[in-house]
Amino acid sequence: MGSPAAVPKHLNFITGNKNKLAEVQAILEGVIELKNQNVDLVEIQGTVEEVTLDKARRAADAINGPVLVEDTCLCFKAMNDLPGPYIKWFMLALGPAKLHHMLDGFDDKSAQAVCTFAYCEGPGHEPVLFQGRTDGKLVASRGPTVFGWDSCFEYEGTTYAEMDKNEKNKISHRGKALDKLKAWLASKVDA
Ligand SMILES: O=c1nc[nH]c2c1ncn2[C@H]1C[C@H](O)[C@@H](COP(=O)(O)OP(=O)(O)OP(=O)(O)O)O1
Ligand SMILES: [Mg+2]
Repeated sequence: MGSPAAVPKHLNFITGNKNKLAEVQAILEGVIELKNQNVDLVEIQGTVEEVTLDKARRAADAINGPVLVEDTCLCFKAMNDLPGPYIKWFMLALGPAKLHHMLDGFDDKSAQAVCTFAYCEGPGHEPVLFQGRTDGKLVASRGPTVFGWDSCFEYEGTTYAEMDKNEKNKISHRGKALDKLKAWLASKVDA
């Protein structure tokens, strides 16, 4: 995906979400240095890929340099993958206590968490995408309500919020996406 990019010395992760940042820091510990800037980015409507590519281009333009961005989706099978990239607004409106009511009228509670990272070398460069997906179920909130919909997403009987961080990072949408980013970085170093 995208044009070849040079191997970065560090990654400048542009996000306003402290919980995302903490997970990415933990997962990339010892792999590559992570810096962070909080830039309030406009998020367009579209597919996950369109939203993330646009986010990366805007971030690269905003800081006039290389950036890493990420967009997270929660997709409900019964809703043909909506809310997807719009989950943030449903979370803000309903909160973890009421989110599961979105599927009250449906038997199928299947949900998929999708994480899409984009690395962009700078303004005018085509971003490279790294995506991870984890299948689960939308459930009534269980566990600490610290991070978004963690307490409403059940993976193999346990909600993300009930897992310890290492356990979540091993099987999560974000962990899987960053496995691909790590493989890409390793291939750059070898080349
Ligand atoms: O692992 C996660 N576990 C539970 N909830 C999560 C997770 N990852 C993102 N979330 C929430 C945050 C936001 O309500 C929405 C994604 O929206 P999204 O635009 O990607 O995140 P954001 O606006 O908070 O941060 P950013 O500045 O990186 O865009 O899902
Ligand atoms: Mg956002």
